[in-house]
Amino acid sequence: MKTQLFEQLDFVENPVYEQVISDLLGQNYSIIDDFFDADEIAELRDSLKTVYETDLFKKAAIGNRLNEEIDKKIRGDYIYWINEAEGRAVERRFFAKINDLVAYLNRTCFLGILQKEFHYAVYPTGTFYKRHLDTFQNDDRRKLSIVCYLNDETWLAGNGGELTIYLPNESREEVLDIIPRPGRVVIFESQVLEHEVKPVLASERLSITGWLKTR
Ligand SMILES: O=C(O)CCC(=O)C(=O)O
Ligand SMILES: [Fe+2]
Repeated sequence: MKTQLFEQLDFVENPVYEQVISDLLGQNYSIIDDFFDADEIAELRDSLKTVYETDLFKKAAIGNRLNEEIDKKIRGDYIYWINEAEGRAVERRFFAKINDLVAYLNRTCFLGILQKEFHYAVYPTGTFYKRHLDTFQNDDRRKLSIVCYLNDETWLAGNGGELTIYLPNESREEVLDIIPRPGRVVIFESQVLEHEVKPVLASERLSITGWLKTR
């Protein structure tokens, strides 16, 4: 009884998280600009590049592991899974922010998020990720998908690589193109919204992608 009372008392409403919640309830996705500030993005980008240069990234495979050729026709990005416990200071700060959001969602929406998984992703020029749902691995534990863009301020709309989200609509499907601007975070319902990464036309598209899972 006492603890419950204290929990109520130290609850501080967070307007950004409240916006995320109302967006997710109303439209199954939320776009938050400046979730990470310029310094955080620069540090995460440096960290990604350091790991990328040491060649630790792997060619991303699609869920049911067909052969490499077919994989390439579906997605062309390179990924590196980030281990929260072993991460560098910058990654620990990244997870601290994600964990704060998760705690808020669990507390206010009873989402029951118990696990998460995040990876860096690099999409070199010419690569893409065809339209898909994030539950391809017969994994219905993925509840929310989160993408954080690590491109720098010189990223141009003409570079392509938009995240395209398909919104089911009674009459016709709506298509939303989201430019991967630095600091921008997109959160969406993993089991509801199909999406794709449009071909990158110039430069390298950098991001962190992850999933909040129910168990
Ligand atoms: O990078 C993005 O914008 C989305 C990536 C994605 O759809 C995925 O990794 O499943
Ligand atoms: Fe996806």
